[in-house]
This record gives sequence, C-alpha cells and structure tokens, in this order.
Amino acid sequence: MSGYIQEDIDPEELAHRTELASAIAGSVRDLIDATVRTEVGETDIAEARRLIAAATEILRKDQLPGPFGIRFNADGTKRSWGNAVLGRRNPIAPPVDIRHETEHSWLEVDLGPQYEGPAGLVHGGVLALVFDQLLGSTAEFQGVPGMTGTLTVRYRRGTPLGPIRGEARVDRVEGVKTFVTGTISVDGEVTAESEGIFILPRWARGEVPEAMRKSVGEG
Ligand SMILES: CCCCCCCC/C=C\CCCCCCCC(=O)SCCNC(=O)CCNC(=O)[C@H](O)C(C)(C)COP(=O)(O)OP(=O)(O)OC[C@H]1O[C@@H](n2cnc3c(N)ncnc32)[C@H](O)[C@@H]1OP(=O)(O)O
Repeated sequence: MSGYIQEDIDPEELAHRTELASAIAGSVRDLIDATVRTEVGETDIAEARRLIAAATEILRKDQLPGPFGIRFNADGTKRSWGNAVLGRRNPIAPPVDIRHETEHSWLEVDLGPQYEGPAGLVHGGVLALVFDQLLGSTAEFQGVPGMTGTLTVRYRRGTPLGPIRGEARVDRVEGVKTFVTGTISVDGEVTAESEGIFILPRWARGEVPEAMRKSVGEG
C-alpha cells in the first residue's frame, strides 16, 4: 500500500532531523495557543499575520508533494511525523508519546485550550482521537495490528483541559479482529472509557511485515 515508505537514514542524521521537526512543530503549537488566547487589537493582528505569512513562505521553499506517510528504517524504527496524535512535525498533534509495557500501553499528555469543547473541558472528538490512536497502537505493539473498524467511547464525566492519562490493553483477539479497551483519567479518576475493534484489512492479511507487527520508536 502506498504511503508506507522504507527510507534508511543514519541514526545521527535522523536524530538531527527529529530535533528540527520537534522544534518547528513546537513553535507552531505555541503560535496556536497564542492565537486561541490572544486579545490584541487590529494592528497587532495585521503585523502577526504578515510575519506568519513570511514564515509560511520559508517553509514552502521545500515541501513534500503530499502527506508525510509512514516511514520505516531497516531496523524497524518508524516515523509518523504527520500523524494527527503522535506526529512529531504536526503542530495539530499534542504530540502524544505512547509507552508500551508487556501487558498494557499508556500515555500522559497535557491538552491545552486548543482542544476545548464544552467550556474548560476537552472536546469529546479529541478524546475519541486520543483513544483511537492509543488503542490502535496497543494492538499494533502486541503484534495484532489493524485499521479501526469500530470505536465506542463512553464519556462518564467531563475531562478538564490539562494533563490526562490514558491506558489500554488488548482484551482479546478473534481471527483478524483485535478488541482493545482503554480509559482516560484525570487525577486518578476515570472520565472516559473506550473499546475499539481493530481489523487487519484484507489487503494486509498474510503479509504484515515484521516491522509493522512489532514497531518501535513511533512519532
Ligand atoms: C502493510 C501492513 C499493514 C497492516 C495494517 C495495519 C494498519 C494499521 C496499523 C497500525 C495502526 C496504528 C494505530 C492506528 C490508529 C489510528 C487508526 C485509524 O485511524 S484507522 C482509520 C479509520 N479506519 C478506517 O479507515 C477503516 C475503514 N474500513 C476498512 O478499511 C474496512 O472496512 C475494514 C478493514 C475495517 C474491514 O474490512 P475488510 O474487508 O478487511 O474485513 P472483512 O473481511 O469484511 O471483515 C473481517 C471481520 O471483521 C468484521 N468487521 C468488518 N468491519 C467491521 C467493523 N467496521 N466493525 C466491526 N467489525 C467489523 C467482519 O464482520 C468480519 O468478522 P468475522 O471474521 O466474520 O467474525
């Protein structure tokens, strides 16, 4: 399938590029937060827009023709820099770091004002986004990857903006379907629960590369 790219970059060069990716995305995240919360007037807005346009022009000097895709090194390390949740170079992504343990996976992330839904609370769609990635990555890490077939979320109480913790584990595997459950909690209290069914698509059956089944170093 297109978009999965084998691309060998030596470790030193990759570390350098990763640093640059994180740096530019971090600057733009800061800009997003500043934009959401700004109270400045017309003159400052006009000046800020002029500077942002100049920065955009610099970045446009050398662009990929399309999305970043998912890139692998021969050692199985993986880069999903455009991913909406994990993407190192995607300012829309919080970005989330998912940690994988033997039995479960977890994440901790600070969701700022750009993820607001109800006043002061995280948007329900953003929580679904985080669950989709957390549960999907958990299935992938356990060697039973799939595309999201069904994702259900039960919102038990509002999730305040700020630090959240997510946890997930594979509940069971039935043929090509992996059932994963997870929670999001704040200060030790569960605010949302989710179950996802991840399905190994027809086109991938019998040919999931080793790098895909046990990938490391995401983001
Ligand atoms: C080179 C190797 C690649 C490996 C592939 C792994 C890829 C992911 C890897 C790593 C991800 C890391 C984390 C990601 C996190 C983010 C994930 C996303 O955002 S994914 C984007 C949103 N989801 C979609 O766009 C799916 C769109 N839908 C489809 O592509 C198909 O409908 C798909 C794959 C879900 C199923 O289609 P069928 O043709 O492959 O499957 P059929 O053979 O018809 O069904 C197999 C079994 O699944 C059930 N099933 C089918 N669709 C279902 C559904 N939607 N929900 C529940 N069950 C379903 C069926 O009843 C059947 O069950 P029975 O074996 O008979 O018991």
